[in-house]
Amino acid sequence: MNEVKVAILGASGYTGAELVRLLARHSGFRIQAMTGDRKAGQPMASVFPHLAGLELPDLVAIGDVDFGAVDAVFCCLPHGTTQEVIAGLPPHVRTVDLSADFRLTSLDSYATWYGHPHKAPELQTEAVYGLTELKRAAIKGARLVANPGCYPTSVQLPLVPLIKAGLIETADIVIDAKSGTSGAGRSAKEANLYCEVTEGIHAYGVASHRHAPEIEQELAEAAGHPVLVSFTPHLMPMSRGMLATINVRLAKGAKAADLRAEWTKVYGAEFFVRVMGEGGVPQTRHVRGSNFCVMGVFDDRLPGRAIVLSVIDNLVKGASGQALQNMNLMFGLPETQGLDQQPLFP
Ligand SMILES: NC(=O)C1=CN([C@@H]2O[C@H](COP(=O)(O)OP(=O)(O)OC[C@H]3O[C@@H](n4cnc5c(N)ncnc54)[C@H](OP(=O)(O)O)[C@@H]3O)[C@@H](O)[C@H]2O)C=CC1
Ligand SMILES: CC(=O)N[C@@H](CCC(=O)OP(=O)(O)O)C(=O)O
Repeated sequence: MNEVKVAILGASGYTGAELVRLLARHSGFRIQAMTGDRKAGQPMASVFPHLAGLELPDLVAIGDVDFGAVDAVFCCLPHGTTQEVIAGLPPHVRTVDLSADFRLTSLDSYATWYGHPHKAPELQTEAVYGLTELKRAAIKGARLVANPGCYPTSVQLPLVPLIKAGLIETADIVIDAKSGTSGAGRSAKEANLYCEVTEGIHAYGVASHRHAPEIEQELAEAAGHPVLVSFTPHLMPMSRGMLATINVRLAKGAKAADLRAEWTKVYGAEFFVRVMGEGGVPQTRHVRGSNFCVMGVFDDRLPGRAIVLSVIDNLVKGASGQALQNMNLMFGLPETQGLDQQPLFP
């Protein structure tokens, strides 16, 4: 098969740069164009010196990309700026959008959580939610994949199989999640300054984070009825990594061992999902720089409850790695291509 020609929109941001790093060892895709906004006109190596030595096109503005010459687009733009850009692409181009713009299937819900009406509603109906392990068949044939958010990925991978199997109650799901600061992107924001983040930890978006409806949408699909969750994200003084600690009420008679057995049944053949044995505590450093999701579960001391733990790297399985996994699927390439490296430890 010929190389698939791709454009990376927003290549001067964290997820765009992470895609370039992953694609550097991928023989199936060729980077044809890369865009920046403030950084348009610059060589990639001057924006990201860690990527020096790679043969890459210089960053250009989106308006200067010849989309007729590309087969696929990774869209790494801020949410809210993506809909009109993707709507303007020629019909032959297949896209994985890393932003939140096409994730919510309800346009009303989108308008409520993102503060404006959807700008490409016809495309929203076409978009496929791209949690690879759980939506593989639909992703293969999709023209537009909405890559899941990092928090939703870390929560849905462990919970969806448990809900489908009726092993946990859907009325009482409490999620405490923690993210590295790269989750907030590279552009300067006061809240992400070193002094605001280092030597401390804080919750944000308490009872109001826009990933709650995304999590609920997919859990509801698994349950077959509406689901509400309690979701509290936290910002951690680390550059990358994400831990979700999820407290659940077990279905009558179920034990942590049953949850673990269900994961093993569902994910046993999955390359990127690892289930820890009894007593195993997933840590962010078990997945750093990799596309893995590692999960574990404990019986709580409170009767009838369990504590589910799940870790991913927010920039890899939570963003660029899963985007590449999806693009591999869409173009009939091995799903693990470019993604089979082990985590960086410590
Ligand atoms: N970081 C993460 O862990 C995750 C991020 N995401 C999502 O992926 C997307 C990208 O995130 P991330 O890489 O972290 O973001 P960054 O802020 O690091 O990068 C944003 C990119 O978009 C460009 N850009 C910004 N505004 C515009 C505009 N108006 N028009 C054209 N280009 C623009 C920037 O260009 P320049 O810098 O040159 O101005 C940069 O290349 C976001 O939607 C984010 O929510 C999803 C999951 C996880
Ligand atoms: C630490 C941090 O700020 N994280 C981001 C989530 C990153 C992500 O997945 O964002 P999208 O839904 O936009 O893709 C946040 O809380 O908004």
